[in-house]
Amino acid sequence: MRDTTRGTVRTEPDASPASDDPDAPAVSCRDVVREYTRGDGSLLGRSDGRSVRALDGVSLDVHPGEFVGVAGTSGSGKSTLLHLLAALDTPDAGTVRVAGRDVATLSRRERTRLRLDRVGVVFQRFHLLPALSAAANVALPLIERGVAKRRRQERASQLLETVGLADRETHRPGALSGGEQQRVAVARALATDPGLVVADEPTGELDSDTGARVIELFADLADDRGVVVASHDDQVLSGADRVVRLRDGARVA
Ligand SMILES: Nc1ncnc2c1ncn2[C@@H]1O[C@H](COP(=O)(O)OP(=O)(O)OP(=O)(O)O)[C@@H](O)[C@H]1O
Repeated sequence: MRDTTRGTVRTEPDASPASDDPDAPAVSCRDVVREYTRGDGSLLGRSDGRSVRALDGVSLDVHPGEFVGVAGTSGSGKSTLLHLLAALDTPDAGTVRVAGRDVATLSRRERTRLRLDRVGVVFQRFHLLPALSAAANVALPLIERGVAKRRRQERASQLLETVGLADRETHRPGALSGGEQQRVAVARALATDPGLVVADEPTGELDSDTGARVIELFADLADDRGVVVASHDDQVLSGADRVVRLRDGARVA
């Protein structure tokens, strides 16, 4: 399964060039702070009695080839950190650089583009579109990127084969098991060949054998890209090259 997903979908000038340094991290965050207003989820940007400091000065680099686990009890800040690493959100203080670019300096549109080009995201509940086949779900990010239909189909087939679902291309998510749906979600996250894959509790809905296979898949993906997986599950974390531990929004390991 190694080395089958890199390389071939760039079809237009890249709006978000990576750092020239081959040793540059896929993602880097420094002294990152993120606060929420309790109840409405909006950004507060100051610390008073009603705010929650979900992250409090977290630093982390993830290099291509690394599989990093993020551990911590419920509410410790794992999802908040992953949203920042995936450029889905911006910090209130500190910096997050994805492929060398400081996400806070980008417009919303540039940030979306950076994410599309550089980051694959996998969620606990798969987030597949129920009316579309597995192959069409995998190809979705390529539509946003303007890739031609035939090329999208080839890429989706190649990726479904990579995740062991070559015979499920035409199935809709409802006709797939949880583990198969999660592998479709992984294939979709790889569609644009991102240098970083971020997954939040990707095995949370799966039985332990299926979860173990999905984690092996993430370990394979980390051959040549950065992979960050948040989980409560020790079995998941034992598959990682190293584990970052959060407690009350701070990094304790
Ligand atoms: N949208 C929001 N609005 C207000 N508070 C939030 C919001 N999202 C997260 N929080 C708070 O920020 C803190 C960190 O939450 P986060 O979801 O990052 O933790 P987590 O470690 O991922 O938890 P879990 O393992 O339960 O998913 C918690 O105290 C949580 O209540």
